Formats: sequence, C-alpha cells, structure tokens
Amino acid sequence: MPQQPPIYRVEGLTRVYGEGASAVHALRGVDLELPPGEITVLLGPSGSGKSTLLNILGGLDRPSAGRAWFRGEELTAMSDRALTRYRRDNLGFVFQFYNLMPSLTAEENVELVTEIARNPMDPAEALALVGLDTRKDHFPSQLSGGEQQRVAIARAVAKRPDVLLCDEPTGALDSATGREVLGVLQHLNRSLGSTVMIVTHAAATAEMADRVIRFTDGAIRSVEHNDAPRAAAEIEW
Ligand SMILES: Nc1ncnc2c1ncn2[C@@H]1O[C@H](COP(=O)(O)OP(=O)(O)OP(=O)(O)O)[C@@H](O)[C@H]1O
Repeated sequence: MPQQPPIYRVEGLTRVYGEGASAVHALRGVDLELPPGEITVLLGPSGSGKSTLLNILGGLDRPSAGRAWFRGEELTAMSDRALTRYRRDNLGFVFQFYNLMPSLTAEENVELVTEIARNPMDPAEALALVGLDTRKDHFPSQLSGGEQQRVAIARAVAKRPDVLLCDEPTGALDSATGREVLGVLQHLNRSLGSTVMIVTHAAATAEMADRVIRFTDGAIRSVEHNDAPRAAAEIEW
C-alpha cells in the first residue's frame, strides 16, 4: 500500500523561552513525520518538551526556529489569523482540566463549539459518542471528573476534527476512569479516523498507541511503532 503523506511534518523545531543565562531550551531541533489516522503517545519526564511540541502543532505557540507543516501547509509561515482558522477548522483540544462553562449544561457546553463549526455533529450525537447521552442536561458540578472530561472530549470531537490534541487527558482522573477516557479517544480514532496525539505521564498509555515518541531534554530519544496496540480497557496501570 502506498504510504500516505504525513499529516504533520516538523524540521529542526526549536523553542527557547527567555534569554541569556535564564533561557530554557524547551525543544532542541526536533524532526518528525506523523502519518494520518494514528494514535501517537508522547512520553518523557516533566519539562522534556512534550507540551511545547503539542502547542506548536496546535497553532497555540510558535517555534524560535525550525518549520512545521500540516498536510503540506506550513504552519510556521501562517499569519495569526490563518493559524486561528487552522485551529478552528481542523483541531479539537483536550486538556487535563476540562474547562467547561459551569453555568451551562453538558449539551450547551458542546453547542458552544458546534455553533461555529463548518460541519458539526449534533451535540446530542457527540455526547452519545462518549457515552453521556443520558447526562446531557446535567451541569458540570453534577458530573464526575471522568464524565466532565468526556463532555470536554465530546466538545472537541463535535466539529469532526482531523486531529485531536490531548495534553494530560487523564491527569486528573483515577486509573479506572482514565482508562475509560482513553477508551473513548481510541473509539473516536477508530470510528471517525481522527489523528490523536496524547501527551501523558501515564506510561501505560503507550500500550494503546500506534506510535510512541519518547522525549528527553527537548529532544526525541526514540520513536517506536506498535504493530498490535491494545484496547484501552485492557491496559494495566
Ligand atoms: N511559557 C513558558 N515560559 C518559560 N518557560 C516555559 C514556558 N513553557 C514551558 N516552559 C519550559 O519549557 C520546558 C518544556 O516544557 P513542556 O511543558 O513542553 O514540558 P513537558 O514535557 O510537557 O512537561 P510536563 O510533563 O511537566 O507537562 C520546561 O522547562 C518548561 O519549564
């Protein structure tokens, strides 16, 4: 089968925060190609640059040097306006803290996104995809942490994004709930074909990945391809 063109490609990506003696080298020349449709897990010690890479791919930050492309379009050459459009049209974000609006129900939180998306799902359909169809009229304070994270995932997928970028999606959850949330991400990858990238400290997450990237000190230490990813429900924590 011919290889698909990469969804992301980066070359010599460098990110330095601050200057002089206090400068922090968050990324030190990262090169990477990622094919579409995979689940990639980024592992590495705290401060090794995982979130910085995710933020640059997500158009939330810009590198100090180097270039990045999304489907052949150069992100690092885009205006702020074009980057905003790129994020809006192509990406869903999931963070450790769910960032739901407390005064809106689960369904209304999802609607915030579907109202401005080009080809959105019905909010109720997105909530059904994450197994929350019966909780759509609940407010965040009436939902558990795992359920709130599932609302956040429903919000991220409701616009049918090409890519789901997840930074510590299970960081605030116990292991059983974390596994459930990972199961939802795996299900979305398989059913919608979205490319999924997960930054995590939970090393066992690597078992469900197609590709595992290990970071050390701002650089990629290894990239492994996993020929037989496990179902999230089977992961041992
Ligand atoms: N806005 C910022 N200003 C200054 N330094 C920053 C900023 N953002 C990140 N850094 C630094 O860049 C380095 C890489 O941070 P990054 O968040 O990418 O690491 P990480 O591997 O995702 O860590 P963690 O697992 O703790 O989230 C760290 O030393 C961090 O302190």
